[in-house]
Amino acid sequence: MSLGVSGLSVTKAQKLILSKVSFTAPSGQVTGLIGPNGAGKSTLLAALLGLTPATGTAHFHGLDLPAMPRRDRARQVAFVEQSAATEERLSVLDVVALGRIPFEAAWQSAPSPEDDAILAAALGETGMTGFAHRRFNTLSGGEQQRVHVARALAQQPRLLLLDEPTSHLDIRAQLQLLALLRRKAAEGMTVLLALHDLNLAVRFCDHLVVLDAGKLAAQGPPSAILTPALLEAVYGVRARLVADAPTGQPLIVYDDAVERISAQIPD
Ligand SMILES: Nc1ncnc2c1ncn2[C@@H]1O[C@H](COP(=O)(O)OP(=O)(O)OP(=O)(O)O)[C@@H](O)[C@H]1O
Repeated sequence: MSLGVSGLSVTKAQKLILSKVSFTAPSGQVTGLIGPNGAGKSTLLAALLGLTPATGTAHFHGLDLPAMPRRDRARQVAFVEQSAATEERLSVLDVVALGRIPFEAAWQSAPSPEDDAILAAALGETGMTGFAHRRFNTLSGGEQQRVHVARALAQQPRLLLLDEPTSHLDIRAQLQLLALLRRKAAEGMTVLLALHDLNLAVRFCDHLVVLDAGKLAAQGPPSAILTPALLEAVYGVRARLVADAPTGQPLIVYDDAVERISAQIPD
């Protein structure tokens, strides 16, 4: 069962931010949501979660996601926000334990042994075990980002949405996170993440959804859709998708001369 989005539109301050966007994020795959700054990626993720008013539909496993009661939706979908405010005095373990709240019984005051095992696994998968008892607000930006991923994993979602989860991560941590998302997808989780780095997108995503100025520009397997014409039309850069000679790995090569890019910078 995939995530199916149909005719999704969002208007803010009388401006059409998303215009009839329709796409599919296949089940058990990693789908990358790409597009330039302001294309509408964060707005789209918020609309899927009912966090911003929208028209159109978003169905997952037959569930009308935006319309679901919040607690019910949180048992299906976890969201890693671009920058999430978190209570300053919480420990890392407390923050990750927030992921179990949708599953707690009303009378439950502490995590169950099963919850403890889930929290330990989420910390382990994100490399944050050694930070469990640190105060969250003493962590670096990249460490905080990994804790937010751990909280989302503790939710054991069937659908995982992430908004630029690699933005604060060093290159090794970026590769580790994307490898982790691939493992989760292989286990059956449907993953949709907004990304800027096209090289990470082509290497780790099975499927891409390209937004441009609030509209769907393309969707499909990276190698099929990331043509020079699309990259020029959407990003205004000259770029090609090539296969790295020794490994065959897909790579985006940017051909623009520095002079041409400089000439495009607005005054
Ligand atoms: N409250 C608002 N009023 C008017 N315009 C808004 C409002 N909120 C967002 N926008 C505009 O909607 C557009 C889409 O924003 P959004 O944050 O979804 O883009 P994005 O693709 O996630 O961008 P980025 O890659 O820079 O994070 C932007 O042009 C933004 O300025």
